[in-house]
Amino acid sequence: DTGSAAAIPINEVDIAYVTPVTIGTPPQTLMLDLDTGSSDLWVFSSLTPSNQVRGQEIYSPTKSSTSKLLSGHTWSIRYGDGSGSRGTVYTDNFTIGGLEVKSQAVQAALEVSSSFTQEQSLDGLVGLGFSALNTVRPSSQLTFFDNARPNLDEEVFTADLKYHATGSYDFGFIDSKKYAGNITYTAVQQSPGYWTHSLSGYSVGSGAFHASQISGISDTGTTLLYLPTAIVTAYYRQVQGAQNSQYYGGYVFPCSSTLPTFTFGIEGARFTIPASYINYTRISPTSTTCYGGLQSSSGLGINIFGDVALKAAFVVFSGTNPPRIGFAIK
Ligand SMILES: Cc1cc(CN)n(C)n1
Repeated sequence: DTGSAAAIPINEVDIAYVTPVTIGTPPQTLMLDLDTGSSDLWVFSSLTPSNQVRGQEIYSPTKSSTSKLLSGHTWSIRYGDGSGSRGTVYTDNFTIGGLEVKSQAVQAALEVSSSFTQEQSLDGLVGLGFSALNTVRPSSQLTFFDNARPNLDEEVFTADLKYHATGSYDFGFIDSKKYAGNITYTAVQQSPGYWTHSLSGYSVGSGAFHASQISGISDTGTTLLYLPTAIVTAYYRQVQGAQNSQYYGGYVFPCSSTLPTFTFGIEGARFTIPASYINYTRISPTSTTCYGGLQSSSGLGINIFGDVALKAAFVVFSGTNPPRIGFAIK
C-alpha cells in the first residue's frame, strides 16, 4: 500500500502544516498536524467542551458505525511549547491520502489548552514519532505509521514541506519526482522515541563550513530551527541591528535587514536554508521588527530541526531496522 496527502500551511508564516484525514464510517474529514516530534494521534471531538472549540472540525465517535471505545484508557500530553491536551480513546478506521488503517487508536480530546482552541485551522495531531512516546495508559497505542507499516510497499514516509506553499506527505514510497540528486541517509537513535540524528556541521552565508556533530530531532510539528547558542550568535552577528530580546524571547532584527543563508550538513551533503525562511515574521502586524526562524535551543535541552530547516529539503523517515533519516535537495 501507499498514501499521499497535502501538507497545507495554516497561516501566512507556515506556523504549522495540516493534512486532510478521514476517520470512521461514514468518513469524517479533519485537518491534522502530522508531527514527527510526538506519538499521539488526538483530535478535537464531540467530547471536547464547546467553550474550548473555536471553529475546529470535530470527530464524533457516536456518528461512526466502526468506532469502538477503548474502555478504561486515557491520555494526556504536554508539548515543548507548553500546549497540551488530554482525553479518552477510541479505535476507528483512519485514512491519510488513501492509505487506510483499520482500528487506529484515535485519542478524543476531553480538554485542550488555549493555544489549541485559538488555532481554528488545526483539528488535532497525528504523531509520527516512535510509538514508545505514546501517552495512552494503561496500554500505550501504536502510531498510524507503525500500524500501516506491515502493508506499506516500503517502510518509509516522506515529508516535502514548502515555504509559503502546499507540500506533501507520502507513505510507503519515495517519489523521485520530488527531489534532485541523491538522498543522503544518516543514523537515527530511536530512544527515547524521537527521530534523533546528528548534523555534520553548519555554515553561515558564504562562510566556512564548521564540521561539528550536532545532535537533535527532526520535528515536523515544530515551526522553527533551534540550535546551540554559539551557532545562533554566530549567525546573528552577521545581521545588522539583531539582538537577543528577553522581551520577545529570542533573536529579533529590523525587518529590512539583509539576512545570510544558513547551511547544515547531513554526512557529506549540504542543505542551504534561504534567508527568507529565517526572516520568519513581524513581531506584530505593523511592526518593523522581525523575529528569527533560527533561535537558541539553550532553554529546550534538545536541538530541534523544525520546519524552517525541513522545508529546505526532501526528507525520508525510514522505519527500517535500524531506522534512518534521509535528506535530498529539491
Ligand atoms: C502542538 C505541538 C507539537 C510540537 C512538536 N512536537 N510542538 C512544539 N507543539
